[in-house]
Amino acid sequence: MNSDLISQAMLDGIELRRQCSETLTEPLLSAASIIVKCLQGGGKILACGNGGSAADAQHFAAELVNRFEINRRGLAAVALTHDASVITSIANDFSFDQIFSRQVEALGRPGDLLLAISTSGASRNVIAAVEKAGEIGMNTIALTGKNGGELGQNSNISVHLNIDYGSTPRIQEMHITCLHILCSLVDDDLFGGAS
Ligand SMILES: O=C(CO)[C@@H](O)[C@H](O)[C@H](O)[C@H](O)COP(=O)(O)O
Ligand SMILES: [Zn+2]
Repeated sequence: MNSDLISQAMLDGIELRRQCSETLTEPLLSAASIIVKCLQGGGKILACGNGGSAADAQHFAAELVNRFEINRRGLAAVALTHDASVITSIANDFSFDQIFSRQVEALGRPGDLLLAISTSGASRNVIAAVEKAGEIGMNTIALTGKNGGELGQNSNISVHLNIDYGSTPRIQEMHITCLHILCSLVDDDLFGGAS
């Protein structure tokens, strides 16, 4: 077993966190502000992504619907990643590229917010969801990595949180850190206490 892999993952993570602490403050504040506005206006958050990012979408929705660090009323959020019947029927009858966009079409309303997560910024189903959200009049927050990919260029994106780094797992670790920070900021703004 190569123990260098352990120290490398830890140290790379520390260095990436240090870089992000310098670059992500403004986009994190903007993203939190859009989330708060959406929720205060009676809107909801729809979250999507593939693989580890699907887990991140669900993790974030659970923290809003149930709780993060304080007990408060539930906040409206739905992950588009967990209904096997919905996802398999859309993929089977239409295409895998439409598994999120079809759900955005069905559930999204003007004033709602899409959280689109892709480490490569290249996932067609996530890009299609952002396009559909734009058609409906929803804002989108994008979490990407690497150079942001095609997703990062999409004109429907209101706030872009990019982790400018090559390794997918390290990007995902920063994404979940960003999502936890967003939960803190939202709870603090809406309920006056992040801890
Ligand atoms: O968790 C990991 C790798 O750390 C994988 O499951 C990863 O999420 C999957 O390969 C995804 O399909 C990648 O999609 P994306 O982040 O490029 O949109
Ligand atoms: Zn992963």
